[in-house]
Amino acid sequence: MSHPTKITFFKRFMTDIQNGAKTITIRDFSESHYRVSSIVDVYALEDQSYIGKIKVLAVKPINFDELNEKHALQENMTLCELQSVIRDIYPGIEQLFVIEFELV
Ligand SMILES: CC(=O)Nc1cc[nH]c(=O)n1
Repeated sequence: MSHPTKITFFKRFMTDIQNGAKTITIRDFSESHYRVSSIVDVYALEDQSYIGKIKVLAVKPINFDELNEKHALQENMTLCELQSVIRDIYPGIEQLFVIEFELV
């Protein structure tokens, strides 16, 4: 399987990505196939505007109920906010993946 070279984020997350406050994204299986060390183009989901590039540092499986304060900090959210955001985006999905990244 080829590895994706594009990722989309909601516009509401862009400031945190661009200022380095958000350093992970939590995705479902369908969006988990990023290769570690790859450079990925970032677009806004709503209008596909180009935002910049990130480097994928790690991709690790996680269950929803394993999300913790460290993940919340890496998302620049409270744990309660993070759980709510993930439940909204991926309702009923327990198997998730933490994609760690840095801006390049
Ligand atoms: C577009 C989209 O799904 N964006 C997401 C999903 C989960 N986490 C995140 O940071 N961004």
